[in-house]
Amino acid sequence: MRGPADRLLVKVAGLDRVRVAAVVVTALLATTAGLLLPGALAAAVDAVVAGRPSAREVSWLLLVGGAEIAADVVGGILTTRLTATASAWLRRTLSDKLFALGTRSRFAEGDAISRLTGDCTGAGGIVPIVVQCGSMLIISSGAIVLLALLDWRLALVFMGSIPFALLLARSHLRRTADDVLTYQQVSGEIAARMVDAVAGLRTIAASGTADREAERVLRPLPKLTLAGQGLWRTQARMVWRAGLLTPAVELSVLAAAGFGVLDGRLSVGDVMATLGYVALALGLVTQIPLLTTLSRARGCAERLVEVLDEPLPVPGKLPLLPGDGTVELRHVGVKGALADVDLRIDGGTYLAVVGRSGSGKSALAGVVGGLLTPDEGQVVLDGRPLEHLRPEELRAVVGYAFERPVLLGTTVADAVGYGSWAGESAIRGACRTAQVDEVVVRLPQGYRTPLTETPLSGGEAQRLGLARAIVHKPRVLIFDDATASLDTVTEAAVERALAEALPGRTRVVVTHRAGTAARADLVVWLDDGRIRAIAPHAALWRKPGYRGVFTEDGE
Ligand SMILES: Nc1ncnc2c1ncn2[C@@H]1O[C@H](COP(=O)(O)OP(=O)(O)OP(=O)(O)O)[C@@H](O)[C@H]1O
Repeated sequence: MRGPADRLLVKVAGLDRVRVAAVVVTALLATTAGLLLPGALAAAVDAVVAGRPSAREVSWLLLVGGAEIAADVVGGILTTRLTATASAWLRRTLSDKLFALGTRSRFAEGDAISRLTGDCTGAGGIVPIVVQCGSMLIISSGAIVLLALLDWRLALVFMGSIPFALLLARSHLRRTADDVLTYQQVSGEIAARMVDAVAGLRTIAASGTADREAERVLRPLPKLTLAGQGLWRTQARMVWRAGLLTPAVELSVLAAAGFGVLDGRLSVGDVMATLGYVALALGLVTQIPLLTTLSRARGCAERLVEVLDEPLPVPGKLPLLPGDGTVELRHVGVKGALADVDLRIDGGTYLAVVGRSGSGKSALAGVVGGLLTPDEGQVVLDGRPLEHLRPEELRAVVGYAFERPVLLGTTVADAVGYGSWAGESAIRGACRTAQVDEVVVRLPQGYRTPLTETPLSGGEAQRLGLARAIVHKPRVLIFDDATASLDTVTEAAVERALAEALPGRTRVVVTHRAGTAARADLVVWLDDGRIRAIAPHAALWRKPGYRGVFTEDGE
């Protein structure tokens, strides 16, 4: 065993030992029948040539042939099931890891999708590939032994080809390994670009840049072509070299068999058997492309290991302490976004976060609820550092809503209750608070309307996102520009309903609107990742720089 990719493949192979054993048994059966077939054929031919055809030889031939076919069919069904089970397990493991990495993931969406699809299937097929390689080895060596039993001279002549076959296999494998990996990597890159393009379809249509976009998506294509051509060239080289070697070996062994017939050591049937054994033994050469499949499975496993080996922070183990949702940020820093942020948000405070675009508001919203782990400093919720808290408890007491919420689930009710196990009445209550119940009940199937059949405006989607954030009645609510698409009247109505439905909750609201900041108890004014001031809006409004955040007044 050489590395983590091999260890993963071994683990995959051990997932369903019973079925793996069944695959090995059927492969052995097929292999044995395959090895017996030339002998059975020879016996039948000899009996016919001798003019004494008997039912025994014919029945034996039929039995061996039938057993090989049956073992192949059963083996085919078993290996398909095995590959499907292994691929499903890999997909589940990989998606669990990608979800656990969450916002820390360095894998672009399309790249992650290509690993979840192609690479999981590639690595999931490892058992059939190894079994096939094993069968090929057994058949080849078995055929050489049977040749030797017929006449040791035949085996000796055949073995003269083995060094050439090994050289062929080595050079094939060496040449394909790099190309296979490059091919998989570039496919992932193209998939990533394609996913971006699909996400930006409206922008592309509006800018009339379809051609340029197609060019951008396909830019890595030459690399893919090179890798693909490399694989084909190696394959072609293998085919013509094998094409030279195979008949040369067949002719040499047949010539040796011919001398055997002349000397009276071999019968006509033996010559037929020789032909059969040579064909089986030459599997060593003709099945060399199997090594490409094996190398591809290893390449796939390597790409999966890249994701699975990504370090995850150790999850906290402590329970949440009772509290009112007080959050403290102590010397918090996020590289490139926030520097030395010291802030105490008392439980029940409505805090607005304002600042120019890029000043670090979303980063601050991210660290307050543990969505973003700071590079420096600490965030403490009700006396307990976030990193010590059990993740599920943290998620249960913090509710996030975003400017562009992605609604997940099948129906509207699923989307609102997502991750909270909320019942129907809680979902409806949250939607009323978020001022979206009227919109939902007008849909063809109300809360059961599939999301795919629910065309939503930006403001409606935002209100469903707000409902999702509050449905589990969290201690701390974090709205990152989550009402930006609402008109100011609806926004104020949401705020009033929220204060009534969830009184005393800590609220951290990122906003670009002076009116929203004015309704907050306190405003944090961010400038270039640092806190410039903390005070009520009315007090800050006297400063021209603060007014400049909302208006065109300069400092
Ligand atoms: N997770 C992160 N890690 C490191 N840097 C980040 C992270 N998130 C954002 N940044 C960077 O921090 C800076 C502030 O980004 P942020 O999204 O917090 O700004 P913002 O004030 O919310 O802007 P806007 O009002 O335009 O939404 C940006 O330069 C951004 O690239």
